[in-house]
Amino acid sequence: MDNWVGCRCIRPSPEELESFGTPDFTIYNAGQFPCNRYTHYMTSSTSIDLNLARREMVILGTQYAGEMKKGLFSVMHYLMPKRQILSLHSGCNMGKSGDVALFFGLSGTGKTTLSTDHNRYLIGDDEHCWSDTGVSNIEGGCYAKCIDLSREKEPDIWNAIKFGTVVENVVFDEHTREVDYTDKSVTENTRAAYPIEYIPNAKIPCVGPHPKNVILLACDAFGVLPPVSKLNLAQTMYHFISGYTALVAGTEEGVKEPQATFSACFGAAFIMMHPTKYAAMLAEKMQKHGATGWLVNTGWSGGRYGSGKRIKLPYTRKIIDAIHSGSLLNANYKKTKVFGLEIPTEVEGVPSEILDPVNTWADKKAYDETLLKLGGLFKKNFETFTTYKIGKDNNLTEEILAAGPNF
Ligand SMILES: Nc1ncnc2c1ncn2[C@@H]1O[C@H](COP(=O)(O)OP(=O)(O)O)[C@@H](O)[C@H]1O
Ligand SMILES: C=C(OP(=O)(O)O)C(=O)O
Repeated sequence: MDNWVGCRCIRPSPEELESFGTPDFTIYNAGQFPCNRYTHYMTSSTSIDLNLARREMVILGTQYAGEMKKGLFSVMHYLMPKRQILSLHSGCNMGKSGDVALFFGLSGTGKTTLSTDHNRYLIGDDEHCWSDTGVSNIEGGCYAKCIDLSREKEPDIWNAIKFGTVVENVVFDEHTREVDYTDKSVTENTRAAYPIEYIPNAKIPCVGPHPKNVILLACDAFGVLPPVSKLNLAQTMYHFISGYTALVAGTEEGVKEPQATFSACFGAAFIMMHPTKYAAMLAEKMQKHGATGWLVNTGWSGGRYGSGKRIKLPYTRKIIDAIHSGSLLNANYKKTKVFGLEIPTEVEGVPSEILDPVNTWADKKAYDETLLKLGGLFKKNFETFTTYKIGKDNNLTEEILAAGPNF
């Protein structure tokens, strides 16, 4: 546990430790000890309890190390907006010319994978802040999924797994100590926690200028969202507030089949205020600094889960490259039905026919039905936000609502 925290947190220098003083926050991790689920409001034997006044967190009934960093992430979602700083559940990297990209997304959608890019500087894979001066990482390490990890597809993550990295839930040969990354017998959610400097092109300290691109990642198991769409500001807010993905078996216990899930601001579990507060801050910052929003589907193509296949990682990487380089901004676009998304007709290195999902489905009727089904789920999910007024009048709320599916 101690080593895990050492891998993940920003490590103070020996000089800083000399005058460290009193910690700002204390975590009591008693993960082996279950909480009493007969306590009022307790629905399971696991609890993460926060006391903001005492600056304490107590973890009971779970030995998943990620709870420590995600618990403090909730604290940041309370403290930062009070200082006009936006906390982000996103990965972040920077190109050689200083262009910063944010990668929002729920667990398993590709934040770690796509922010770890050999041609760019890694600022962080999961938790950031966006202030008046730019972006900064909250953490000092990464937490990569290592199920089916391969040296060829993800060389930087592969090479980061060395002495000092904590691998969790993996199965390895006791004699050779070689890990079998294909083994799911403990869980699919196998992990490697390593200090960020284990990635060769990490940007230390992990800070950067204002983002140029804001990429919203969704792993769509329905297979109807396009691999990439350019979003206007209202659409960015709509999809940010919706926080859609399809949970793939992995991080969350008991999830064996993918299912649609909506998590406001791509982090409902962490936000402490109304989602529109974070969305309005994001929109304001994007507008002020001229950032473009994108929706990238890292999920299924050619059919829904079961009949189609997950979009190939090299194609997603090509799409992301075209966003970073700016070439996608100048592509030709067409509008999709139902979601009204602007999709490019060509992306270098990606077969053009996959850019519009309808082309990849053999059964067009099934495609239309699935598209409407997902559109309906988005609409239903958004009902809870329609009554909330942002600003003095209702204009912004209406504009965001109009940016959702229309049928
Ligand atoms: N097209 C794709 N884009 C991104 N990730 C993909 C793709 N296809 C498969 N994957 C896999 O999905 C997982 C994404 O997980 P990860 O990057 O850790 O997500 P997050 O950091 O958002 O939790 C990785 O195991 C990655 O190899
Ligand atoms: C650490 C986590 O984040 P992610 O799965 O996005 O890496 C987590 O969800 O526990």
